Amino acid sequence: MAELYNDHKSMYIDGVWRASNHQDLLDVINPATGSAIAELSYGGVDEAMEAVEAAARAFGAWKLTTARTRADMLLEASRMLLKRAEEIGYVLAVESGKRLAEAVGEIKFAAEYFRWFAEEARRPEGAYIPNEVQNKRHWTRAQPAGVALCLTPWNFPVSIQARKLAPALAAGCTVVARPSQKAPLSVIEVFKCLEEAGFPHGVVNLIHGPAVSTTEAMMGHPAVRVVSFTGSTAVGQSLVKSSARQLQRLALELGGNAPFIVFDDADVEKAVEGAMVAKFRNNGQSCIAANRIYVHDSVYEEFVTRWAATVSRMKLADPVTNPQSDLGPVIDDKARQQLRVLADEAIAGGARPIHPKLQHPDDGFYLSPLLLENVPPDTTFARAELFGPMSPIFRFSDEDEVIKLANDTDMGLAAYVYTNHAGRGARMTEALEYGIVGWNNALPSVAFAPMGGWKQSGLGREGARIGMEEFQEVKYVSQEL
Ligand SMILES: NC(=O)C1=CN([C@@H]2O[C@H](COP(=O)(O)OP(=O)(O)OC[C@H]3O[C@@H](n4cnc5c(N)ncnc54)[C@H](O)[C@@H]3O)[C@@H](O)[C@H]2O)C=CC1
Ligand SMILES: O=C(O)[C@H](O)CS(=O)(=O)O
Repeated sequence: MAELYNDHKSMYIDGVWRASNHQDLLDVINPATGSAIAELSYGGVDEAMEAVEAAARAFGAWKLTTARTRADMLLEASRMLLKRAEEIGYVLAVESGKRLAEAVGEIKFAAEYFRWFAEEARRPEGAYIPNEVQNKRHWTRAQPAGVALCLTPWNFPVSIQARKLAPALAAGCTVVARPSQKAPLSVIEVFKCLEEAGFPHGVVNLIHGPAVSTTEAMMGHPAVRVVSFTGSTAVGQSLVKSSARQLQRLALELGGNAPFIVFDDADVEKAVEGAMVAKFRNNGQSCIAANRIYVHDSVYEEFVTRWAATVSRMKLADPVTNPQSDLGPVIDDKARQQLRVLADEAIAGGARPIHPKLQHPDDGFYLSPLLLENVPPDTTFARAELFGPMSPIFRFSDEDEVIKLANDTDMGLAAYVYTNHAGRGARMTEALEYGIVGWNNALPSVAFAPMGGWKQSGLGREGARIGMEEFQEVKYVSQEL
């Protein structure tokens, strides 16, 4: 792997791959082994501002390209990602600890976003407004907002960049992307695909550097009109403050705290299968992961027994050297330690594990999956976004009780409900205060649906037509004949 990045030319600015002016290098670590796999050239504010200036220069011509021109390039980018899915998936798995099959699936999911917005770029938009004065005419249209910042986390680095880059470019914006320093290599490969797809110099730019100083500087530039961020709520809140200077438009996809609810009229076997996906996808490090599990009293024992048996069969191992593994490591030792502390605190308060610990390699950042019952409701374990392979499980006895429990959080990204009763399903999907609800479905994520959160889980939506509107300004034209 290191040989792929030995030239340290990890930044793509104004159509040129280049190393940092500062010669700073940052190790990229494989979470499965704890060892460095590559050195990342790590820039500074100067490179970030060079990228913004390049994007600002390119915007004038890019915004005037035809929808077909933009669509063709987006479609070519999609084709390139699909062609290289195995190769880029391998890079993603090694730098993130994600299971290889999931990593390849993420690259294909990213390709879907480029395909969807290639098609969306060519769809009609705007409105002709019936006039109320004989000699006047009124209509609206959308135009690209300007330079867009695409700032992303480490857990789905490729698909989350894609769901920002694709709509921004389709809308006619130019972009500056800054991925997380914890998983930057796969995003470098995405930009190689964009370069091959023929995006003109300055239209797409990729930087790496200190998050706070580079983002703060870029958001101070008047050409930056949209800031699309995915990450923790705390950082999202800080960006809201930073956006005040230039009054940028914000698209924020932030933290989650998903309830996973199983009713007495659910198919318990399917509910367990769904919980395994919703909990352990990406080793539990997903903003839409099942974070709190609620099971109706009458099926609690059956659910817990099935869950314990299923988890006990899981293989916790290096996801690249053991492609058959069911679970890999968490991103780093800091995350692992934080989760251990929260679990120990809950157990000290009387919580009980419902299945045995799994064996795992000594090196790397492995954490045995953990489902705790009898968790004191006031513990952090019961209330926080855990972002790892662990959850509390609670009993409930009726619908009103579990709706209250499920909604008792400042977050509102995803929620899951398992019931085969149509009326109950309709009532629950209405009552749950979340932007995404999976009904007997643990994997709601698609490119053609609007993904986003209520309350402190964010602002705006990604995917679907609305995903492109985040990067557009509406113009109203009024004509006197
Ligand atoms: N709503 C969604 O779709 C998703 C939300 N997330 C959330 O992200 C968090 C985990 O991802 P992390 O990368 O650890 O989040 P994070 O918020 O620490 O970092 C996200 C990105 O922002 C950068 N960053 C960190 N501090 C910053 C600051 N003060 N100013 C500007 N940029 C800053 C990081 O380098 C990274 O590139 C969880 O809370 C998770 O729920 C993660 C994925 C998807
Ligand atoms: O970071 C995440 O958790 C992703 O947003 C999940 S998904 O939307 O790609 O499924």
